[in-house]
Amino acid sequence: MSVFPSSDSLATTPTLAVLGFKRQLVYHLHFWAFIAVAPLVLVQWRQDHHLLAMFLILFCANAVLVIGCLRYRNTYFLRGRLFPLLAVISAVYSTAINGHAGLYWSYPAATALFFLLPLREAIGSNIVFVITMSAVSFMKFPEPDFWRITFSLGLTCLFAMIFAWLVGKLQEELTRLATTDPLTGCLNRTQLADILNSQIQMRERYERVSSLVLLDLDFFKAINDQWGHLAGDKVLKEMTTRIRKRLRESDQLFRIGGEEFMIVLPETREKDADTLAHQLLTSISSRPFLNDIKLTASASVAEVSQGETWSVWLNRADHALYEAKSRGRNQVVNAFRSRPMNDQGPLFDPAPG
Ligand SMILES: Nc1nc2c(ncn2[C@@H]2O[C@H](COP(=O)(O)OP(=O)(O)OP(=O)(O)O)[C@@H](O)[C@H]2O)c(=O)[nH]1
Repeated sequence: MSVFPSSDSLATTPTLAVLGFKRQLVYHLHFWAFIAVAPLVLVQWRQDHHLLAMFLILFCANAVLVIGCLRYRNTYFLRGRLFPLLAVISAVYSTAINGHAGLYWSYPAATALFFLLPLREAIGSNIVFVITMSAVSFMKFPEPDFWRITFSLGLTCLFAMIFAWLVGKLQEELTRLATTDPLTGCLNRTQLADILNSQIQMRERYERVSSLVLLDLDFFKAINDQWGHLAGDKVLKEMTTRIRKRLRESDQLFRIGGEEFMIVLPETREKDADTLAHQLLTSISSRPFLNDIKLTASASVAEVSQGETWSVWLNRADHALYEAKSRGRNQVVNAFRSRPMNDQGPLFDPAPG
């Protein structure tokens, strides 16, 4: 059963799904660690191990805070750094004063580091942890035990590291598959709202203006009909390559429909976006695709206006693209800025781009 039903089981984007997975992991680790460690506070206190009991109380208090913040405020208390730190200190100290009874706790502690910390940090912390545990076991146990402890703990860390690394890679790969179009490698619609929203925030907070370009191939159906669907696919790939050649690294290219593309241009005014759109149309129409197929495209340009939502922004661009098609295709139309509700002025720049 999900701990955060509203945000996790109904995640609408891969990014939200990954965040939900991480929150569930952190929540369960802290919850079950609390259940396991809380009784030990009493045991250690009764055995007059007051310092260790204090560490364990801190550990439990941190677990309660993390669980509470995650559940009720949706924040990550101290980014989970205290759990590994206290777990490691408690395990080392407990081994030093309790011998084997403390040593057993070092194995779950070492594993937890890989689930709570970024991989590099977890590797670094575990190296320090294994070395410290080895030093303590060297002083505390006979030599054969020292070797057994060092190797078994090292192996546990290695297995946990491999697992965490592979889960991270799998996560990246699944996110990539879920957010990109397999034919062209462009972003698909899943990230569209997030990326447009981030540009809107840049406009609202820092007055940094972004623009978007919509680009749609003209009469693409005829290409499929005449040359076949496979050739159509190759045209779409080549088209993507041609577009990419003209983009900056920070620009983002989406395929939002069969033969419709969207380019988000951060920190770009409408004038510059318009120049780019014209260059793109030229690069499409000036050279045949697959050596034989002549094509043109229509495009629209829209600079983000103050106070508008991403869907209004995109809608303006969409209307302008429709206008470019109805004016005869192979041209760029600039969408006018958002108007106040009672303004009945035109949606498009009356002069074709
Ligand atoms: N080869 C190929 N064709 C696709 C793909 N996705 C959509 N299409 C085709 O793209 C064509 C789009 O046709 P329309 O929407 O009529 O647009 P159009 O023919 O380009 O006409 P205008 O946009 O009005 O200029 C359809 O024939 C779709 O089958 C794809 O992934 N590969």
